[in-house]
Amino acid sequence: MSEKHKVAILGSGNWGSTVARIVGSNVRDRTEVFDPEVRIWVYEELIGGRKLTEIINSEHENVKYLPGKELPENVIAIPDPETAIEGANILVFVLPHQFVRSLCGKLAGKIRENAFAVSLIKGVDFDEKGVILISDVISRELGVECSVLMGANIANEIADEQFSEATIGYRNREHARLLKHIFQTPYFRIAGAPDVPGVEICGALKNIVALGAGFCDGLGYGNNTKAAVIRLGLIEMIRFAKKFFKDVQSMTFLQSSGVADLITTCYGGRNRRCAEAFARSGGKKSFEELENELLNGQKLQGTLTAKEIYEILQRQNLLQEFPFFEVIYAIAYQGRSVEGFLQQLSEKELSLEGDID
Ligand SMILES: NC(=O)C1=CN([C@@H]2O[C@H](COP(=O)(O)OP(=O)(O)OC[C@H]3O[C@@H](n4cnc5c(N)ncnc54)[C@H](O)[C@@H]3O)[C@@H](O)[C@H]2O)C=CC1
Ligand SMILES: O=C(CO)COP(=O)(O)O
Repeated sequence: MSEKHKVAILGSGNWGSTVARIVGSNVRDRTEVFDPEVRIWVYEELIGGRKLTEIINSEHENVKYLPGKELPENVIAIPDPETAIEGANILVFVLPHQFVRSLCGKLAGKIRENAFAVSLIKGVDFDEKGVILISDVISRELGVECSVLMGANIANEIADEQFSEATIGYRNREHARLLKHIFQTPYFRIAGAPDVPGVEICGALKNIVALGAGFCDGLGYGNNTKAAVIRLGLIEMIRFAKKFFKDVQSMTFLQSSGVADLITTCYGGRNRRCAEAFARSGGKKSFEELENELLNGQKLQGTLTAKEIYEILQRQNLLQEFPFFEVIYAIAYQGRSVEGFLQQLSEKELSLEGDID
């Protein structure tokens, strides 16, 4: 390709801003291949009467979603998504999954020729036939090939440059190679897996399991109990992935995007934190209230994913096979007691695993 690759980032929350630090610095170091300007679409809001885009462009810091961390000066905040992607052929999607369709609606028909995308978004969509991958939403709405990047990646730790790994799920190896160049650093190591559905479904479903881990913490249980909850959740993640995506590879569950992301989220993530607070309140505070109270504008993905997965399973008459996902939904949305969580879960899941009685 004679023209240089140009990257645009769609989304500027906690992870989006962290990724912008990495991508901005990597492309600036390789200007023979990449255009050094990285535009980042920022959902505009006022902070103390000033526009967030203006603050980012003058102070080079996302003071709301990644305070205290400098953004490279070649990362330019843009409030209009269409302007943000002008001339870009590598589109990095990193926004809460509930906003993807409306964003794609604004970008459809405006994409540069031969552009391709990567989704860092952890969530799913669905229709009457079942689950739809967010990468497929992007792909279909915009007519671009879409890889995914998922992993044990709590944003603040990566912004602190602590060692972490991630997995690129890809169909096009050349795209994956370029993506590795824009994301990898000595402290952020990228592996590839030719299994987009496996990588992406793990990234979405582990957020539901993290709610279970948070319930454990809020109910005052210890490490053995939490390990049991994580194991039971992992079984359902694998069962769901294999049921809806026949070609999912078993090895994918051992990638950073599989078991490692599950562990980190169950110990250090926002879903866990809000679920702990929910259980401590005895279910009296709603997740919506807790998200507003605890996350300063950051968004939970697990509760919405629990609802979406529940609706998929209900429509397909599959709830019996997924007691973990069913219980989490019922506690979060139907007022079922959080205290009964473990008992309901172990009885139902054990009968599926083959009880010895
Ligand atoms: N934060 C983390 O540690 C990680 C997050 N992720 C995933 O990355 C995705 C993005 O998450 P974060 O960057 O953490 O975001 P965030 O949860 O920190 O922030 C929410 C973002 O949504 C934006 N927003 C609010 N209302 C909006 C609207 N109506 N339309 C469009 N945008 C709106 C806000 O401006 C903000 O940028 C999620 O799917 C998340 O699961 C993945 C790995 C790590
Ligand atoms: O995906 C994450 C870590 O990989 C972050 O999880 P939370 O959204 O629960 O913070």
